[in-house]
Amino acid sequence: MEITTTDIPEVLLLKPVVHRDSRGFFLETYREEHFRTQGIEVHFVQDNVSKSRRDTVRGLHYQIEQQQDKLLTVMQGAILDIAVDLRHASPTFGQHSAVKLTEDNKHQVFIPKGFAHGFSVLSAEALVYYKCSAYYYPEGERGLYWNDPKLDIDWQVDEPVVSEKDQNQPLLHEISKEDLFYE
Ligand SMILES: Cc1cn([C@H]2C[C@H](O)[C@@H](COP(=O)(O)OP(=O)(O)O[C@H]3O[C@@H](C)C(=O)[C@@H](O)[C@H]3O)O2)c(=O)[nH]c1=O
Repeated sequence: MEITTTDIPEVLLLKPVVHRDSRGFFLETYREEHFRTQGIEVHFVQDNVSKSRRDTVRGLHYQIEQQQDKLLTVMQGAILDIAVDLRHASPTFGQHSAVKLTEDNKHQVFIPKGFAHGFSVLSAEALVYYKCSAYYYPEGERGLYWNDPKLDIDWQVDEPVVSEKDQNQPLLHEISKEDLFYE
């Protein structure tokens, strides 16, 4: 397992060892000690799967109160994964990481608490599997408008497919102080 940083030092890119043989391949999608050796204490409690068609943009989402670390794996297709830093005192506040995760490269991304997360779909369909360190908590669910020009994110999609909820999320400067992260 190779672990490197992205444009945001706390958002990690993971490259699992892929064991290939005549049957196909095998890889470990999660191994706790890999995080512990990075000094990260994480305990995942919920796993999610979503399937989306080309040009879908999901996000940007985060939870307050029950904050979530996330570990993403793409099982089929290809996505561009985005994490926006919402930690008020961070030198990279408002900046984002952008990582391509595909069924071919088998890379994963770890997004810690303090980030809004989203992804766009670059293939005909994408099946995304991710682990979360806190349960889904709708009352604490918050969003950031995916296409806020201030974020300057190139989602690499032509005709974005976006949920009604995500079309109505606030711009970064509209987010109240209570809905940002402080540590
Ligand atoms: C996220 C979530 C949704 N749901 C329900 C609520 C709703 O009826 C339906 C679809 O929810 P959404 O439209 O919010 O799904 P989606 O847009 O895929 O939401 C996800 O987006 C990505 C980018 C993330 O980072 C995730 O944490 C999550 O927020 O599923 C759950 O039951 N549990 C969950 O954990």
